[in-house]
Amino acid sequence: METLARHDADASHPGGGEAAPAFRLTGLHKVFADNVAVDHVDLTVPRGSFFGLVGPNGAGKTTALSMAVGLLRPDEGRSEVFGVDVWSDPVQAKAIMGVLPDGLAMPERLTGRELLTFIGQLRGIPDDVVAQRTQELLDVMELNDAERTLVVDYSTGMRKKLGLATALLHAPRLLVLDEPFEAVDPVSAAALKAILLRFVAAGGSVLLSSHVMPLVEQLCDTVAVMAKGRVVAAGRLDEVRGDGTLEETFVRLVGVEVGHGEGLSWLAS
Ligand SMILES: Nc1ncnc2c1ncn2[C@@H]1O[C@H](COP(=O)(O)OP(=O)(O)OP(=O)(O)O)[C@@H](O)[C@H]1O
Repeated sequence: METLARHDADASHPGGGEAAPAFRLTGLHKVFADNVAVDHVDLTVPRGSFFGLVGPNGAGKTTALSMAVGLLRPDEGRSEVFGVDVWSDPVQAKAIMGVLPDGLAMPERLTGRELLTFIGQLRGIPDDVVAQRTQELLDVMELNDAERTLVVDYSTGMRKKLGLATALLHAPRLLVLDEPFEAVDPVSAAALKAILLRFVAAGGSVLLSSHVMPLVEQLCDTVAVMAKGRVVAAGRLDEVRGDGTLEETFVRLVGVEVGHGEGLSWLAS
């Protein structure tokens, strides 16, 4: 598929410094009122890696990713994508990335095809290229049946797939995906996994967040575990999980307290 063409790590791309990693987050920090959502996070996403960011609800994953891609201004810290500073050079940085944010807002009164065409025009991609890529993406995402349907009438999973299609349209070098598999059915998930693995095999880099540990183990070669705004472990998947599963490591690192429902005596009584 042309959209997933090879993404060589050469200097011909914008910001393509030879040594720069796909992402370098340095001291990212965000406080909401008196709640420290992200606490001086440092994280490096190697180029060509399939990187999984995991953590319990409220750990700060979405906040960290939003700051990393230029959607939320950090109180402190820097985010660089292939050596380009996301906050001082957002146009160049955003040309390199494809982003699927949490709760992506879309123009609701367009069809999927119209939306992709619109996004392609905003990105300055020639019309014929937009038309070809749009058709391929609608085919691969199995959204062709729904191409006459307005986005407002899409299901949650269909919206997720269309969001991923908009992130892929400009053939980015790096994909940043916040919970890309949430609400996606197993058949579509298998198709999405294949697309992402192919993207990485072709030289692209992926940073995704997920709660689904088996999926992260299946796809990712590098992981980071966040808890209470901090990165508590990061590295190659095998190093982080050691002899256990990622889920066991996650529970141990995050220190989940398993409740026994003592406070729910009224339930099923
Ligand atoms: N816009 C906001 N205003 C105030 N507090 C916020 C805002 N966004 C996030 N927070 C708080 O920041 C903390 C981190 O939230 P965040 O959404 O980044 O976590 P998360 O790891 O993505 O969680 P989940 O897995 O549930 O999506 C939480 O305590 C949350 O309540």
